[in-house]
Amino acid sequence: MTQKVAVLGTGKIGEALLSGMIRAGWTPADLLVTTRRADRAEQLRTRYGVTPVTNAEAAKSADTLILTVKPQDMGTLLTELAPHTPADRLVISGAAGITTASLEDRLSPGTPVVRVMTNTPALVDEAMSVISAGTHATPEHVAHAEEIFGAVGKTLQVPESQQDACTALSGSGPAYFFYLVEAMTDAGILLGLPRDKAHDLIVQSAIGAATMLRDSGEHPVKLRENVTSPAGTTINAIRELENHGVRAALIAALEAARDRSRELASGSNG
Ligand SMILES: NC(=O)C1=CN([C@@H]2O[C@H](COP(=O)(O)OP(=O)(O)OC[C@H]3O[C@@H](n4cnc5c(N)ncnc54)[C@H](O)[C@@H]3O)[C@@H](O)[C@H]2O)C=CC1
Ligand SMILES: O=C(O)[C@@H]1CCC=N1
Repeated sequence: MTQKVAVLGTGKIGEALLSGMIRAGWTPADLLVTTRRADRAEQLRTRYGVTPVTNAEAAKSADTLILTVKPQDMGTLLTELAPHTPADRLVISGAAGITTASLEDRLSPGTPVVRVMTNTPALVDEAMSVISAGTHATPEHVAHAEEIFGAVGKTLQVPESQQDACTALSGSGPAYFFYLVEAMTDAGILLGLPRDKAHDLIVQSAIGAATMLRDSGEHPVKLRENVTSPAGTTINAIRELENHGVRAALIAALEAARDRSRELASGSNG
């Protein structure tokens, strides 16, 4: 029997996932989407050949429901969804902070729920998605979530107690790298380089460094030491990074992101 998958709240993450699933071979006719705006629904139909439906229709006709609304919109979505969702649907939440227990409380007793934190490199099939099973999710349900998110990159199963930490590391992680590139490009401007050249130099250096981190099998400390010549340029830069507490700032930043993920569990708006 054909498995229908619905993406509910198809914004940036929902669309990244949907497009990746189609690239990986899912049939658009088996994919349903829900949106708040009709023009957005038509855009998705035109772009991908998927079928826009209401949240209630998605619950009735899809086997798997992937919830990709903002955490703050989850309550409203569940109010629309829950009365129409039979307990045999697999519900996958992609929202930061929202626990499987809170979703199970709002759905029919026994509904299998899986929590996933992915990231925006899903757009280029390089996502990191961490997956945790709720109380009623079987290994088959988790495998199905892995298959879906595996379409856009790597997957890793973690205990749900680690989800908020993973959200801080890999969910938000791409933003930290974009921020570093932005700051280093500004440094290039200060050093007198044109912005486009500075950008290209830093982006290619980032790609090279990321590829070495993934493929060389070397520890990051060793890779950094290999760049750092005695009485050379790099150690002068490293001394300034240490003087400015960049390592401590990163630790504090990720701790703050983890704490915010915990807060979102209670529906906090700000
Ligand atoms: N943006 C990111 O880097 C990441 C986001 N996430 C999580 O993914 C989720 C979505 O984030 P984005 O895609 O960035 O947000 P987004 O705002 O681009 O997408 C959410 C979409 O849901 C729609 N929506 C809201 N309520 C709805 C309802 N009741 N019915 C139908 N559609 C509804 C909105 O109109 C919007 O288009 C969030 O929960 C976030 O925590 C997870 C990993 C990374
Ligand atoms: O900033 C956020 O809340 C979302 C979750 C992880 C990345 N973006």
